[in-house]
Amino acid sequence: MKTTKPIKAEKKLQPNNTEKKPSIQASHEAHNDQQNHTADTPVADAGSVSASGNDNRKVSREDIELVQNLIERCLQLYMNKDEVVKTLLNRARIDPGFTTLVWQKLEEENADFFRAYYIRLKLKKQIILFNHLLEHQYHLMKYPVPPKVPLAPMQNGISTMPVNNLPMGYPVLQQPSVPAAGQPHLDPMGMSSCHVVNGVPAPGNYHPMRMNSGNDMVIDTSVSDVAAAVPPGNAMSDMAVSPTSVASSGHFPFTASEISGMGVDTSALDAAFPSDVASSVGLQLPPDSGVGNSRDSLRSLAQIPWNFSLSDLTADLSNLGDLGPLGNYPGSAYLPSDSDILLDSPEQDDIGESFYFLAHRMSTEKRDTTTIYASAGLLIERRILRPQVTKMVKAIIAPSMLSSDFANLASEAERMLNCGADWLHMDIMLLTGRSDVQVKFWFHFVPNLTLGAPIIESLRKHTKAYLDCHLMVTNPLDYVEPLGKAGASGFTFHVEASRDNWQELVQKIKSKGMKPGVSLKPGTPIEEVYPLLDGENSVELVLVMTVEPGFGGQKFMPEMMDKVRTLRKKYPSLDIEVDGGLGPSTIEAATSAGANCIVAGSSVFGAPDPAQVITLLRVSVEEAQKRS
Ligand SMILES: O=C(CO)[C@H](O)[C@H](O)COP(=O)(O)O
Repeated sequence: MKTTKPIKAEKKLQPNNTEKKPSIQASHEAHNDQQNHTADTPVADAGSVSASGNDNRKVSREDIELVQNLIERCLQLYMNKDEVVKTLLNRARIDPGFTTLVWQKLEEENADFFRAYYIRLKLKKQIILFNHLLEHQYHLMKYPVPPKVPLAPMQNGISTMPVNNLPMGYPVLQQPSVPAAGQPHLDPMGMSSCHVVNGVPAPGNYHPMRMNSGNDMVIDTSVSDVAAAVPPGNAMSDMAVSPTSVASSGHFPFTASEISGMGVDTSALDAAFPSDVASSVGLQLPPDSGVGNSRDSLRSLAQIPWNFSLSDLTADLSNLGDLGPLGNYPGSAYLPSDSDILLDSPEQDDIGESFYFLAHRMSTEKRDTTTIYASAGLLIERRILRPQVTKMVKAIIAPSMLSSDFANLASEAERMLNCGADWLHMDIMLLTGRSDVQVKFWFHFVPNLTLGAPIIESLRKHTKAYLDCHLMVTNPLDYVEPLGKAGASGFTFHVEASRDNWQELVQKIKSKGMKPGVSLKPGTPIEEVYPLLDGENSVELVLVMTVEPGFGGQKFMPEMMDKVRTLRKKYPSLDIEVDGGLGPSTIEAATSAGANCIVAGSSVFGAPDPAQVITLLRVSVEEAQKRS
């Protein structure tokens, strides 16, 4: 944002002034001053006012409070002092010297908090390093000779060439392909294993695991996809929480006791990881957590309360009598708006923008600081969380094989994958026999018959693709075992057909290594699926039918979008699939309501260029996500 002319905020209050609530008075003055500007005095734009006042203004308690609050926000992101100083300079134009002094004062007043905080920072760094080493080691073992081949184009985790062709240093797959149940991952190098790590099969007994450092998605961009790379359903993925949620829950994803319980030998890390976090900020760590003694430091971490939160940071600097050098800080807390020493930190744009916004509002508006802080804080959290949400719910385009040439299923599947399909949607419509009644009844969930486990099994021999099976049967439980064996990847049953046994069903589906999903017919209210999403044994996908199930080529029902909207609002990271009548003319309605998995049959198979339609559907999901 550009400043036209700095507004003169005459702040008479000195930090040593003992008057109560001086910041509000200063704020009023600044506000009134703004109002007095006339047309011949260009008013600075919304984002630049606070930062531009470097006209011999002395620091006020309000400034201190502002910087303290900004530092607290940074602490929630597990930034170290240098990062905090840079962020505040870069985005709120706070003088580094001033930030440093506030930090020091906070540290003095909150020694216990900072002691625990620095240890967490150190642990964070160790975890990041550990993950890097592990990943490197894995690649060394998996790809001993780096072949000179170009990088394969990625299609949401599905590589179009064998994984052993990937050169060294190939990034971990962004979205892991879920292993098909009972489907051994045959490796062209001769290794066979069902164990899949980061979307690729792990050889032999080697089981790399990932630790989550809690904030790698935001701060350390080099490992920004760590959370996304953890396979769905993996216990680790549950720990891939946002930095803000880490902070607000007050629980670091990996506690010391959890780490020591893993039998991790940290001695190797000691050499590689200097204890620079604490030393860079001048902290005297207790002897058992000093340099070169990570094992001990991890042990000692067990004694540290891990549930500390920012509420432990109790010092209210603006009410402290003795501010020391902070109180006599010469000049303004802010740098001039045209200062050219601003650092570039593009990866933190979102955070920074919010800080800037926060800084501006807190020092210019005539509002209670806490309220402003709280609302601006929300803004920060939303900005940080949003990319994470879009990361979790990727666009998934699943051509419905119901519209394919069944006589050439394997080649049709291949054709769709080559056109950019992420999943293959398999509509399973069967008669279900009931033998628990005297006369054997045959039940029909939909008035059509399609394919069953034997065909899935045959197709599995030709493709590694994710087979998204939609069970339109009256007794889905009967099909878990056979479909699991056949190599289905996802198992989506109908809520109407499983009211009595969905818990058993979900458990069984998971035990067979498939992703459980629930579908509902147009006439079924969305509330019916909530219990399946809220409990412990929850489904991982909801398929909202946008036609009456049974046949392809029907007309899309836009009124179903209310269901999608409601679901998306309630479950931001849920895979929400829509099926029926989706194509270029209807996709917008579905994606703007929040659908991210798109099943499309006739619009894709009937198109002269299916790849173009698939791309169009994908772009629509992505654009809608950007807009939301
Ligand atoms: O589940 C289905 C029918 O029950 C189909 O997957 C669905 O109708 C897709 O076909 P189209 O895109 O042609 O409507």
